[in-house]
Amino acid sequence: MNLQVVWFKRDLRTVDHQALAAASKTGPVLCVYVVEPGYWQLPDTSNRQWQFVRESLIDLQEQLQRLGGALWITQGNVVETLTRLKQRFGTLTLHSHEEQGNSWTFERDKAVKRWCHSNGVVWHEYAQFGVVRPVKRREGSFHEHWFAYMSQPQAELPSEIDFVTFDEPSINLAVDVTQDEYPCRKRQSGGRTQALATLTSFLTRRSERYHGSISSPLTAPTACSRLSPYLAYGCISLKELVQQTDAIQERTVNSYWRRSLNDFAKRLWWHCYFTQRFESHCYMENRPLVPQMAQLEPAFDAVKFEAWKHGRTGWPMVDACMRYLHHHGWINFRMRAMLVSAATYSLGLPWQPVAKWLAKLFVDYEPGIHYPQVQMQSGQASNSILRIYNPVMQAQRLDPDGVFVKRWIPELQHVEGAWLFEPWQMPNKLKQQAGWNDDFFYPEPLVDFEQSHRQIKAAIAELRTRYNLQPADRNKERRRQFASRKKRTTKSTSNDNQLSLF
Ligand SMILES: Cc1cc2nc3c(=O)[nH]c(=O)nc-3n(C[C@H](O)[C@H](O)[C@H](O)COP(=O)(O)OP(=O)(O)OC[C@H]3O[C@@H](n4cnc5c(N)ncnc54)[C@H](O)[C@@H]3O)c2cc1C
Repeated sequence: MNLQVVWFKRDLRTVDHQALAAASKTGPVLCVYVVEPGYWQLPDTSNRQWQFVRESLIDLQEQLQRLGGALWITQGNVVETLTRLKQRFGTLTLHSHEEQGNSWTFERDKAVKRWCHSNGVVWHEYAQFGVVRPVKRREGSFHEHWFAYMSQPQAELPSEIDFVTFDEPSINLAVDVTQDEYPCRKRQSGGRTQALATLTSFLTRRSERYHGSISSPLTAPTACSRLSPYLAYGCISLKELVQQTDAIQERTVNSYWRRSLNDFAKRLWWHCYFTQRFESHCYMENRPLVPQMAQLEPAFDAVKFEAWKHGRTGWPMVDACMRYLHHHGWINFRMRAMLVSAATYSLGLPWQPVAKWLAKLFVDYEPGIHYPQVQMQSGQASNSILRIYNPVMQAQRLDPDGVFVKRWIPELQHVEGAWLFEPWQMPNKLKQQAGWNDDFFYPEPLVDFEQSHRQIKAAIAELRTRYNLQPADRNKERRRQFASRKKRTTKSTSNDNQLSLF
């Protein structure tokens, strides 16, 4: 028997699952998930992510049971697991989706490839995003490839699948004894059932307000789709989402709502745009895309890092966002960017530990988006205009009445009016009235915002002049690429330099 092993990774669903569809059309199928302790101990992974995956696996078991199959969940090393399967079943073919993971999973995949090679096992890897590996294989631009991929039909399963079971017992996920150092009380629940409920509420109701409501931390939690963790662990496929969004957009008459759906669809394109960048430059996890930026790498300051990590920088908007993130495992794009800006430009911290810490707190941690974004928001990725966020102005614009800040910083509960934006300026009398004492108070900012920005801007300008690094407007390029989607069937004649970087 040639056993078709479907190795589930960040693709915890049965619908539009290319690997499962191809395997089940070929022969008897064994579905496997390997819980890898080495992965879950990395500085960019966390218990909150594991809990989400655990719930998604329970849901996947139910999906497979409905098809007459089962998911065998084991713990350990993937190569050792495959070795056991080969000893037990003889001939194997391995099927999985491609993964744009961190360096640990990249090395793990290389070990699996070596094992397959030396054991005569064929490993089929299927794309699950509009990303090409290696990029040399791609015909036409990234843009053309993306639209062609997203308009293909979804992977269909045959009506009957010959499922095989393995005699080793599966791990029981219903009982979980893991401890969380940083509990995430309002984490989104994992699993496809939840993914579909979130998708329905977004496309039928919440998406109307997407345009114009995704920047403020007050409105973003309901105006954003909140689909990111479901995409990160593949509870829903990106193709399903793109196709459903397109269908709803076509039926929507309300022009404001259509505009919102168009803004949302752009983000789905960005998902792959950034992931493709990471696929081609996976060293971005550790090294800057603009190599000269390494020369400006600041010394690590443990006191500032700890203050930023736990929401005690003295800038209310930054601290409120960090505390919110601890509690929810999610925050909106603008506030993620502000957190990176505060840590790297304002506090002068190196971007790598900042990236790892945020990755750990994000339930939706997706290396292909995360590292390119952190690099972009800290000036490492391109020579574009520096995006330095002023936390006082962000608070004035996005939380003018201090509702968000007061909710997340109890120390500011009794601070009123404009003092909420700069509480360190309050006279002592007002500090006492706010209930502050030696044990209960809100700290002053660790650095002078204006001064640290003057320094970092001057240092970057000097570096750019020294190496003749020309600014590039990536945003303009991204907008142009997406806006020309209607030309997707015609061959692009435009200058595609930006995307041919991949
Ligand atoms: C420093 C930083 C780190 C980030 N790290 C991650 C991460 O680890 N995982 C992650 O999924 N997103 C990350 N993002 C992108 C973005 O903030 C999140 O995708 C978004 O906030 C998730 O919420 P949502 O699903 O409700 O978003 P929506 O606005 O509803 O967007 C829908 C989907 O589009 C994609 N998307 C949205 N914005 C972007 C973007 N700017 N770039 C690329 N794709 C995008 C995501 O897949 C998202 O789920 C990061 C952004 C920054 C600034």
